[in-house]
Amino acid sequence: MLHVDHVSFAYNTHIPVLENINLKVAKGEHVSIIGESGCGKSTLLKIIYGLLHLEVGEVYWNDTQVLGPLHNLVPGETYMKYLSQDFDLMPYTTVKENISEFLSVFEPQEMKARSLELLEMLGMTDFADTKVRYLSGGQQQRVALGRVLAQEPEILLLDEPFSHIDNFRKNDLRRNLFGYLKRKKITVLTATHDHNDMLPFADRVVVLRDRYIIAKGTPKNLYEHPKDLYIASLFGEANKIPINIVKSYADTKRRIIVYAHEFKVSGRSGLEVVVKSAYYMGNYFMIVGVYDGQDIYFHHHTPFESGKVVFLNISIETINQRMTDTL
Ligand SMILES: Nc1ncnc2c1ncn2[C@@H]1O[C@H](COP(=O)(O)OP(=O)(O)OP(=O)(O)O)[C@@H](O)[C@H]1O
Repeated sequence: MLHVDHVSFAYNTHIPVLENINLKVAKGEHVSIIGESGCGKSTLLKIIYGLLHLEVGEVYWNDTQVLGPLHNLVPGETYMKYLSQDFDLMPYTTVKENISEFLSVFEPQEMKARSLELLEMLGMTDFADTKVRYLSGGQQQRVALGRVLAQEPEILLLDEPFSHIDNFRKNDLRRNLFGYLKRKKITVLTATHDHNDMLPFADRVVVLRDRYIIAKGTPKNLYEHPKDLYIASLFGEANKIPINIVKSYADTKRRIIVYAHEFKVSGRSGLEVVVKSAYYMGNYFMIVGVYDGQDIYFHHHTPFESGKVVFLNISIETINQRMTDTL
């Protein structure tokens, strides 16, 4: 079990970056840390790995305390690996050599089998004998993943692990990698701002905002019951509107979160918006309308002219689902 216990951190004394962070991650569990750029995701991973000195709070892996740079000349612990946004590769050697560097030469059959398994899982078999310096950024990122996995960590910290990988390969790699980590019971913490890294794969999600953890839960629970617009917006375009402007009989001014795809366009009644713009999204249009000076995002299968008045409705199921959520 990883235990982050009452951790607060500042790079310089004036600006706190993380405040009172508490987190427990069980062996084999996959936890995603999400939040907008600059909210402290990478800093938290660096603290867990022992790259930053902690004045306040402690980090434990089972009964072992993770000690920071003042105690460890070479940062990092053997049971833990951290894949940062900069890859630490050997450019003049091949992909296979980069991945095998940490495999035991005393067991050549095992070494060959492990490196083939990793190459295949990462979709890099065809590049096994290519020197790393000739690879694209996305290919290098996959080799970097292979290098950390070859070291068989008990816990793996991934910072935006697919940031350089094209969409064509991303989904395949996500499925392969997270499936592999689950089978091997490797504990994973992934910092990301892409909900596709998290919704299908994470066991739990931790939401960071302005240095605090503001929510924890399963991906399904956070998605279906976002308690504020910040959390909902991590999953896509969302709106916060008073219930009584869509259901005039509702005897409450309470506001609920509505995802853009949850609005239904209607001819006559509902939330009256004036269309501002429409964006082609492939299988739908993202329409931006205005209600009372506030931008409202909704989907429609055809675009609308700017200036057109349309009415939006929300199903009673969605209203009931969100009634108890919003702060
Ligand atoms: N070495 C540093 N010295 C001073 N401030 C830093 C340093 N590294 C990060 N920061 C600041 O700490 C805050 C958190 O940064 P961090 O990189 O942890 O955020 P993040 O959530 O990972 O962002 P991103 O998603 O853009 O990678 C930011 O305000 C950043 O400017």
